[in-house]
Amino acid sequence: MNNEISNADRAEVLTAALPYIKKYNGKIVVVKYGGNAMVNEELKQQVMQDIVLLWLIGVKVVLVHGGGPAINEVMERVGKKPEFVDGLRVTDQETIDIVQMVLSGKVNKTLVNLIESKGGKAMGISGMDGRLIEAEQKDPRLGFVGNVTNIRPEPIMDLLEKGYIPVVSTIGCDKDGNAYNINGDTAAAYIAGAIEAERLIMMTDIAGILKDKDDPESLIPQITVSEAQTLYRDGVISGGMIPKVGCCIEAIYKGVQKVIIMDGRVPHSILMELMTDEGAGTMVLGDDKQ
Ligand SMILES: Nc1ncnc2c1ncn2[C@@H]1O[C@H](COP(=O)(O)OP(=O)(O)O)[C@@H](O)[C@H]1O
Ligand SMILES: CC(=O)N[C@@H](CCC(=O)OP(=O)(O)O)C(=O)O
Repeated sequence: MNNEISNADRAEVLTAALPYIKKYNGKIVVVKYGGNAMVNEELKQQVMQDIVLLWLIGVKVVLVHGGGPAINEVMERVGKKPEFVDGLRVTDQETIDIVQMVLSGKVNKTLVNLIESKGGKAMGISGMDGRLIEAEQKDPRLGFVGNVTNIRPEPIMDLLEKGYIPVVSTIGCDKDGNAYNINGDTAAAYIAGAIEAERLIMMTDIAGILKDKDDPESLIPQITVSEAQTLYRDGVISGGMIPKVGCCIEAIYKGVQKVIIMDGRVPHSILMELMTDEGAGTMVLGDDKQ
């Protein structure tokens, strides 16, 4: 910590956080942590530390994680070329095995362990555990990529009630027990909706929704669903931001109060969003919440 900060300053900062601590105490906040925001080890540690801090002040944090780059790495190691259609990974039988091993095995357990090592209490589950994420095949051409058909909130609610931070890898299953690869943003939006989260925070590798995606200074701090739809029609929102904003809108339709897209590579962005008036990133909110 900066030595120039006096103890009085520290006390001031803590006092200033009090209204926000009151606001979020006991509330559910779902954090979607994407693989691109995870690549820097030091930042990953900081994100987990922020999550533990929120948990310690009584926020019910649910961590839904991706891990696209880690899946790519293992696929390439075994000589498979990752292939995507509209941002979704073409997932054959061998690939779904890799996706499960990487997301539910490696990434999930690494995050659980990091949270535990920072003093939090975490339990890792996949969408198959307790049939949390029920799914069906999306399109035969994509193989084992799933559409979410239902979320069973009980596994998450039970863990929250027991004081755990649920850490969720986004594998779904159908009624025959087949595993499906679910896009992380989609799963987070459905889960946040089903457990009536106060906030869904999408951590990605860009500041938020930009008026000009090549100009980091053009961040839009707040946007309604219909304004976002207009930006999409005008071509301002493109590429990977299209499904991401689609997921934000889906979450709001499902009852989440506010959704934030933010840069997971900025130190303490979650705390800046939840514990200050200025917030961080872009807040997407329903047309009635302007
Ligand atoms: N208006 C916009 N504002 C911000 N990003 C945009 C916009 N339009 C397109 N993009 C692109 O969307 C990308 C974010 O989507 P993506 O890379 O799929 O995120 P993630 O991997 O975290 O799911 C940005 O890196 C950017 O290139
Ligand atoms: C169907 C599909 O594409 N699933 C994603 C699941 C992981 C994910 O969403 O990871 P990020 O959040 O890091 O992008 C994939 O296989 O990459």
